[in-house]
Amino acid sequence: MAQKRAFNEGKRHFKKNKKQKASVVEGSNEDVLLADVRRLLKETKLAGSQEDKAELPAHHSEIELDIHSLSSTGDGLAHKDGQVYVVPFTALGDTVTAKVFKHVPEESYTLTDFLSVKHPSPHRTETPRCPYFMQCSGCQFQHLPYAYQLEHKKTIVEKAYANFSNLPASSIPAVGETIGSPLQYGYRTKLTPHFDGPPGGRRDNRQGKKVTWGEVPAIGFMKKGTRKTMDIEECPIGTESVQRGLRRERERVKQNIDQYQRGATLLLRESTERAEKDAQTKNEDEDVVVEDMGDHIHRKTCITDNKATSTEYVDNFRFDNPAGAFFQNNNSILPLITQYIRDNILGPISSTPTTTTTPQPKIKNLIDAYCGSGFFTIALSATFTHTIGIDIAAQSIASARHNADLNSLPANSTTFLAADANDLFASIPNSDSSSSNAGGASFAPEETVVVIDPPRKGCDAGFIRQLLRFGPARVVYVSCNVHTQARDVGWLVGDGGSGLADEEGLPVRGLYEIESLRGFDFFPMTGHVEGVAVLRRKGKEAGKDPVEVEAVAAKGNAATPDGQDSASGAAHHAAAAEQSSSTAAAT
Ligand SMILES: C[S@@+](CC[C@H](N)C(=O)[O-])C[C@H]1O[C@@H](n2cnc3c(N)ncnc32)[C@H](O)[C@@H]1O
Repeated sequence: MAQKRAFNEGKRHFKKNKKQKASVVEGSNEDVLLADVRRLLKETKLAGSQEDKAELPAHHSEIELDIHSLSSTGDGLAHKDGQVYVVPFTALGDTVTAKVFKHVPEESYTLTDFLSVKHPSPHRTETPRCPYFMQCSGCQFQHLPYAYQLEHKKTIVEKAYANFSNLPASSIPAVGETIGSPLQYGYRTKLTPHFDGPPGGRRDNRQGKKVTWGEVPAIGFMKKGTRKTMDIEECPIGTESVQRGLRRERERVKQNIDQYQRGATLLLRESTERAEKDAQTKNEDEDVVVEDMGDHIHRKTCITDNKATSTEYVDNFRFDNPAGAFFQNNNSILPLITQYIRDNILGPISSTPTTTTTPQPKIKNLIDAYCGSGFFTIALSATFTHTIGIDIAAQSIASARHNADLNSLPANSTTFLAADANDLFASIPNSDSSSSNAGGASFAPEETVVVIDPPRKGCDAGFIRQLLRFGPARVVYVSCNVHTQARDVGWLVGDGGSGLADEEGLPVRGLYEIESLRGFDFFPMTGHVEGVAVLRRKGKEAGKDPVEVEAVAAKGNAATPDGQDSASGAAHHAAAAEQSSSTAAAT
């Protein structure tokens, strides 16, 4: 049975012993690593009393280790004398030399620096393209073949749901193959290198003195396992225009370092201008990267002013944003995820045999919670009659409205709200009544899909309670942190034992089943994966009281979930595709 866990405001409180007082942020690297360490200790029966264990190697000593597995953090794990060792930049089957830098005795693991490979793993086949690989903290997997990276990311999703969802294995479907990124290098449209202030700079600042720079500081990213900035001249996961921007910005900072009073973070954001083919001139500025797109060209530049407008094209949709604002960082994979959502929402709704021929309502409406500047709302708009996006950041909502206008999406079918997602459903009319907030549209739950794409910490309990109360037919949960996603999905799916309580403290029962689960590789060469969970509402009719639905299900009468059959889904999809291309033509 699933273990009970109280909703704990993002902190996971581990069983404490004398030495351990701290709590760990849920879904953080440390939390995820701990789950893997504990699993390895259990699998290899290493867990035991500290007294039974061999003395731990001294700090800074070098030890030889056989890598047993890859953790969901991207680090290799080895075990020796009752202790787990964490070694970055390794592969299963490597024998490596590592240097001890921190013991965590209460959890029986040790963090190390990678030093060298003694016997390489058969998986270690790739030549890293980056000269800083194995020092910079940005990438973990440049030494591994891409297919292997995708396979590993599937295990990250599997373990996230096994360790963090509080669901029984029977509620978790087989995780699908990870969808790869069309670009595996040169994909990142945004990089933010930084440099630190000079030694003594803070004191000088406090005393109102002008700071003095003895030398040009390192400009780049964090060195793995340290708080030091590494000097980085190139970053091959960045797009060509971003890389040129990096070279230019480094030079500019070097020339002007005396004008800085402290360290700074630099913005490098790709921006695209779409132009007619004959607009290409032979003498393009060297900062412009020209891409032939068939019937037109893209002229790509790198923006460094946070407030300037950057433009991105995904499929034929145009998105304008303040360059410093959030937008997805790997445009090459975005058309695949929007297509996946379309296919999964409009495709067959049930894998469960049905006993009734009652036609099920079609999904006509999209609610895009945490919509940012409207990426999912806009890219999926042609598929739905009404779409509504909500984001807490008023500036993002202003961009979203502007982007909807840029793509000729009228305000009576594509609406945006600047509000906390926790208040979303107060603004959504779920009957035939009209609402000014939702552009006069009606969002019947059985005709509605909610797409959720929250920040790394996941959704608030208040949002989940409201979502369950509204009870849309489908939920698509997209997340850059599959661990907090698994927790939230556990609440939406679980039987009341997953720790989510209502306002009166009573356990909340989930309403959904997981239809499909997989990762999308938004971040090749790194240990990160974007999780996509598609949920469908259990029971005969969406919008019914969950207890009633459960009771019906218990009588064996609830085999037909809400939604349409595959034939009408396909027809709707074809119509949507047609509409999509006409919308695209209009932009
Ligand atoms: C991962 S971004 C997703 C943005 C968008 N879906 C996209 O693809 O561009 C998360 C978004 O959640 C928003 N956000 C954070 N907390 C929120 C809250 N409590 N209510 C509504 N939006 C929130 C942030 O402003 C941010 O735009």
